[in-house]
Amino acid sequence: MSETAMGASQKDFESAMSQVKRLKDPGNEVKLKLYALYKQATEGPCNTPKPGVFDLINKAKWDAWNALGSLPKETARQNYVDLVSGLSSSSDSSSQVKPEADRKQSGYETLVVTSEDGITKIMMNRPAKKNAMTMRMYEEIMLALKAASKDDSAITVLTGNGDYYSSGNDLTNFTDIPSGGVEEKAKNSAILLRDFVDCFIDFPKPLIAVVNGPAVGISVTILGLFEVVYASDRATFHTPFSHLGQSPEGCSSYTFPKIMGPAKAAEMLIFGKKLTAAEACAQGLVTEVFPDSTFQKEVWTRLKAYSKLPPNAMRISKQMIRNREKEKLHAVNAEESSTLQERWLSDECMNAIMNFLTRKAKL
Ligand SMILES: CCCCC/C=C/C(=O)SCCNC(=O)CCNC(=O)[C@H](O)C(C)(C)COP(=O)(O)OP(=O)(O)OC[C@H]1O[C@@H](n2cnc3c(N)ncnc32)[C@H](O)[C@@H]1OP(=O)(O)O
Repeated sequence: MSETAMGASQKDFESAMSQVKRLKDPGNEVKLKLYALYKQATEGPCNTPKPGVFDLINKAKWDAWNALGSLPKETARQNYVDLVSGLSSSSDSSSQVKPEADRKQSGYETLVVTSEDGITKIMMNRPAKKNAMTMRMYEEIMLALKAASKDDSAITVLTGNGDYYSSGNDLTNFTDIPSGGVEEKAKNSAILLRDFVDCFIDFPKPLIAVVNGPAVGISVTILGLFEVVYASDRATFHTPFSHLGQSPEGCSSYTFPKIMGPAKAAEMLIFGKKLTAAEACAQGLVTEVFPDSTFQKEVWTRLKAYSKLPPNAMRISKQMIRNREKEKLHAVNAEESSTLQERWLSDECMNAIMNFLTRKAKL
C-alpha cells in the first residue's frame, strides 16, 4: 500500500473481519497479531489489567495488545485489513507455502520482513525518503522485533532498502500536532521512543545491523544495542543532535562512551562529527567494513553460516553478555527519553526542524 493511500474504512475493516472467519488456521502467532490489532482498532491502547503469569492464553493476548502501545486506532484498522488481505492471498496459494523458505510477512507498510535460512530480516522500506523513521515505522519495527523474538529464526537482522540505511527520525513527525498541543506531542513521542528502545534492550536473540549506506540519528545510536554491526564502505555514521537542538537517545549517552571512550563519543554526540565506516570500525561501533561492491554477498554468506549455529546456545551467550547491563540501560533510556521530551519543546529544536522543513538548511 502506498504511504499516501487513505486509511481503511469501517467497511473494509468489517469485510476483513468476516474474511478472517473463512481463512484456514493461520497459526497462533498470527492469531495473536490479529487479536491485538482488532482490540487496538476498536478500543484503542490496552486498558485492562495484566493477567496473572499462569493465565497463559489471556496473558499472551494481553501482551500482544499491550505491545501495540499508542498505535492510533486508524493505523491498527489499516494494519488489520492489510494483514488479512496478505493472509487471504497466501491462503489462495497455500499449497505452495513452504515452512522455512523465504516467508515474506505481510501487514507492514514501512518494512519488508522476511524469514529465511534461520534469519529474520527486517528491512526499512522508504527508500525515497532515505528510510526516515515515521511513527508508523517505529511501531512496525517494534511489532517485527516482538514477532522475531518468538519465531523459529536464530538471528535477526535490521537493514535498509536503497542507498541509505536510515536518515533517522522523520522530521515531519513533528508536524502532526494532536489536540493537546505540542506538549502532548512531546509526551507521546517520548513514550514511543522509550518503548522503541526498550524493545532493542530486551531483544533475546543475536541482533545484527547490516548498514548498507549512510546512517543518521536514532539509526546510529541504537547500534550500541546490537551484537554485530556490518557496514558497507559507503556507510557514514552521524548524530547531529546539537544541530537539531536535541540530545542523545538510544542509550548512546551510556553505550557510546563505553564503546569508544568519552572523548570520541563527545565528538559524535555533542559536536555531530560524522564518521566514515572505517572510522566507526576503528572506534568499535562497527564490527567489520566490506567493499560496497561485495557487501551484500559477503555479509549474507557469513550470516547464513552463523544462523546454523545452535540457536539456544547463541541466545544464552547473548543474555550472559547483556543481562547485567539491562537494568542500567532501561534507566538510561528512561532518562534520555524524558530529557528529549523537554528538548522537543525548546526554541532551538523547533527552529532546527522548521529549517529542515522549509529547506533553508541541510545537514
Ligand atoms: C519519536 C522518536 C524520536 C527519536 C529521536 C530521533 C532523533 C534523530 O534521529 S535525529 C536525526 C534526524 N534526521 C535528520 O536530521 C536527517 C534529515 N535529512 C537530511 O539531512 C537529508 O535529507 C539527508 C542528508 C539525510 C539526505 O540528503 P539528500 O541526499 O540531499 O536527500 P534529500 O534531502 O533530498 O532526501 C530525499 C527525500 O527524503 C526526505 N528525508 C530524508 N531524510 C528525512 C528525515 N529525516 N525526515 C524527513 N524527511 C526526510 C527529504 O525531505 C526528501 O524528500 P522530498 O523532498 O519529498 O523528496
